[in-house]
Amino acid sequence: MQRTRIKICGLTREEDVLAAVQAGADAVGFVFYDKSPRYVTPQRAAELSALLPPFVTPVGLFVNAGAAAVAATVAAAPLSLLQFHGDESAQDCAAAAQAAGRAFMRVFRVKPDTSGAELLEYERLCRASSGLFSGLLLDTFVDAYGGAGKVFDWSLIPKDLAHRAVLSGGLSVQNVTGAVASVRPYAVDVSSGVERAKGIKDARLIAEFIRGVRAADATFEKDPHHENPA
Ligand SMILES: O=C(O)c1ccccc1N[C@@H]1O[C@H](COP(=O)(O)O)[C@@H](O)[C@H]1O
Repeated sequence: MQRTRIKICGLTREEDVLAAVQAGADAVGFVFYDKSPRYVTPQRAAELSALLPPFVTPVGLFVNAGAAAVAATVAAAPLSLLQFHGDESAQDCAAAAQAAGRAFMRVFRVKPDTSGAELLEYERLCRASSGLFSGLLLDTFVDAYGGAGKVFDWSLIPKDLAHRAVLSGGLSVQNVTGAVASVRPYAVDVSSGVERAKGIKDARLIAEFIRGVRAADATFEKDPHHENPA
């Protein structure tokens, strides 16, 4: 059975953390990029992380932060996983993850002309660069670094990559069931699609989003002959 993992990103308020946990999120994301409307300080992330029960993963999102800043953030906030969402090189990611002593995801921002071969090669290089690499996150290429609510063409993702990738970029209550059904990613990550204003999540949208993922997961259970991506 496929159980697509779900990360709700860009949390800034206690009630949003509790809503994500209550709805069944597997991970929550804290944005340490100070140009984002979802930015939180490490101290604020520590306060919010303290609300998490066991087995809900706090993830720290960084954009071109540098190893020292990442390590200082991890020292102040109990993050289990890092998300590098900028232009960090493979070496930058490896060094920051090493300094922080945490595993990391690295973004690939997909353009209309991105090829499947490019995605597979990028992932291969990430894996080769560090034993702390835990997976590729696919987002849409936009002028800003992320959290933009823009979808990319999911058909660009090779089938043999999808089952271990995190799908993001413009996911919402409206499209997430179709996205999971067609891509069958390891996990999905959403920020703006479950917001009522930037940085302010909506508990109803979070719950509907998670139900939408589970609706797609349930169709896999009923379809044992469908190719198993795992
Ligand atoms: O959420 C942000 O503000 C953000 C800022 C800088 C880089 C990434 C950011 N969020 C990540 O962007 C993707 C897509 O978000 P959306 O669902 O399209 O709004 C997601 O992985 C967020 O974690």
